[in-house]
Amino acid sequence: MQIHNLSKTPSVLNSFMLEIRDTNIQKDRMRFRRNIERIGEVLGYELSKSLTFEAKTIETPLGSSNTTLYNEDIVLCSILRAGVPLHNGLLNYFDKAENAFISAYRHHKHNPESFEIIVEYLACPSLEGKTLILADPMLATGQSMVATFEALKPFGTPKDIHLVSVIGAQEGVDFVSQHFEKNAHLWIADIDDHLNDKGYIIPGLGDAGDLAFGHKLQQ
Ligand SMILES: O=P(O)(O)OC[C@H]1O[C@H](OP(=O)(O)OP(=O)(O)O)[C@H](O)[C@@H]1O
Ligand SMILES: O=c1cc[nH]c(=O)[nH]1
Ligand SMILES: [Mg+2]
Repeated sequence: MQIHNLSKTPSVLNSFMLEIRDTNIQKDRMRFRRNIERIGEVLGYELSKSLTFEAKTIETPLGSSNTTLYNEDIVLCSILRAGVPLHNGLLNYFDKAENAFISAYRHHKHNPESFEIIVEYLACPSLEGKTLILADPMLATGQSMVATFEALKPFGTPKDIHLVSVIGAQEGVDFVSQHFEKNAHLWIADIDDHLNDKGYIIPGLGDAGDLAFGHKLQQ
């Protein structure tokens, strides 16, 4: 897997990252969602540079101009629920993308330290020969990304796969690297040190789904 860690190149992205991590700024839920969306826009822009392009001529009122446009059919798939603002950011730039949604959540069966990933809702177009962008802001153990990808397999074989995430733990990055093909890409805004015993990224930002949409009761 090709890993593109955008924190290696300082940019305006650092400001958005600071705000989503900051305990005080996080209290503004709307700002949190919008920052995740802005990060999705930046990650989408970076990802777009790796797509294949073809020549295109446009007629302006005064002449013709040549450019190149990407020629891939994109399916944008996000993992509910924290994936929603990241999805919106990506969709702001890939405006013709088809869309897929899948639910994956951590089910704490026996105690807070152990969980399994439950995939329930899935709405997806054909993926055959298309470019799949799989988005989830938090890549902690990496189990949600892998479970999601497995659940998408009956929908066809994508030509290319791009994972998009905001914060990953090194452990989760290593886990997805083992499960995805070498030519798959991971676009990520930062990679943190480790996971705590509840599977949260340290330092991370806390619970992205709760910060975006409010606390949920455990099932
Ligand atoms: O890499 P993993 O260890 O699988 O963890 C990451 C998952 O955890 C979060 O979802 P969560 O279960 O909190 O659901 P939510 O979006 O409803 O909050 C996050 O959005 C990922 O989907
Ligand atoms: O740190 C983490 C890990 C999983 N999900 C989150 O929202 N945050
Ligand atoms: Mg959550």
